[in-house]
Amino acid sequence: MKHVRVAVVGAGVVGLSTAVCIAEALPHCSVTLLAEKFSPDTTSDGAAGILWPVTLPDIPLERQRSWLKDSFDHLLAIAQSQHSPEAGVMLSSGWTIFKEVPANKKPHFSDLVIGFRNMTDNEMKRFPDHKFGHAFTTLKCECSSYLLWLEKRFRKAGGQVEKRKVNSLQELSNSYDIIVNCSGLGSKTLVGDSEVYPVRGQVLKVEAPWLKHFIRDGDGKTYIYPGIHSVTIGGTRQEDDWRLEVDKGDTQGILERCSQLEPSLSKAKVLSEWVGLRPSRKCPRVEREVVRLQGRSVPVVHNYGHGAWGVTLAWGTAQDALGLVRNASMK
Ligand SMILES: Cc1cc2nc3c(=O)[nH]c(=O)nc-3n(C[C@H](O)[C@H](O)[C@H](O)COP(=O)(O)OP(=O)(O)OC[C@H]3O[C@@H](n4cnc5c(N)ncnc54)[C@H](O)[C@@H]3O)c2cc1C
Ligand SMILES: O=C([O-])CC(=O)C(=O)O
Repeated sequence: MKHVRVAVVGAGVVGLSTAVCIAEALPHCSVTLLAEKFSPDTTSDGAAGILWPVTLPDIPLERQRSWLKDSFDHLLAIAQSQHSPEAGVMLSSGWTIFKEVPANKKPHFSDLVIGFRNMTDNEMKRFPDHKFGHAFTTLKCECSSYLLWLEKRFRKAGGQVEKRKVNSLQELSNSYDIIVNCSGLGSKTLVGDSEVYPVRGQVLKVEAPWLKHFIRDGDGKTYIYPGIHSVTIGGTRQEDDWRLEVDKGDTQGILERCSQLEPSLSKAKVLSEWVGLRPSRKCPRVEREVVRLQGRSVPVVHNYGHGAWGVTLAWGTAQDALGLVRNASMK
């Protein structure tokens, strides 16, 4: 089989997952990961890191369920292995609570997470402003640990890493046969996708080792996710807001809303505050196109636009991207 040179652009959770999948599954490909920023400076580093069983608009249900299932199985295998502490992947149990009873009390993902059930009236008593809830077990990543672990796994599979900004895909066309675009929000300029936009999110890490269960309001604005070293509390969802500075008003709002759900948080020490820009799009773009670069037709596999769900979907969409690269590399 002919040797194929693959460039993966982007070293967030999506790029690293995709690079690992290709490097491990396609021995006839040499894979180079190119990125302007690596851990700890990517959006993925600051994510709360929960695998959230999201429902996406416009992606066929079967396809999004397979993204969720692949990601869940992958992270579960790590959580149940000796790699769990180094990779920073753990099981996480808790509750999603809703102010209004949802139309569908048994969502499509109820068989994908562990132990899904509706909350009992007794459990709901501590949340007097909420009418209904789900209880289940999912997975959570300490993202910086997980990214470093993925990078190590990628290098072990023979992958090369290069820190550089790619200003145009033209720059890569002489050195690579296939380009995989995992540049997140960078796709707005790198491939001129005007559908990509930032959704600003602010979170705090607090010291509250007595908290062991996650709590998330169904509106997505308030959440509490206990992790290995700290508890992540949030959040905000501010569309088209490019500010990367911490907003003290947001910090105050997060502390107030989270303490309403979990009063003991008023006793927790704030360890850090962080802002990230979710690489949002109506739905993630996972597809192949052929682009004319310096007179050559180069396959470009896109895998970006995961918005609030990059940790959740990265391994699943990486499997799809792997399939697209495999096909392109056989031609
Ligand atoms: C506050 C907050 C909380 C979150 N919590 C969760 C959560 O609990 N669960 C969940 O699933 N998701 C969560 N997310 C969403 C998650 O962070 C994103 O979906 C995810 O990080 C996207 O990953 P990515 O690899 O596509 O992008 P990024 O992590 O942004 O990585 C993009 C990479 O591309 C590189 N790049 C871009 N342009 C270029 C270029 N021109 N040349 C070279 N390199 C380039 C960058 O340098 C970087 O390496 C959260 C987000 C925020 C903001
Ligand atoms: O919504 C959540 O629970 C966490 C998350 O993914 C985000 O803030 O983007």
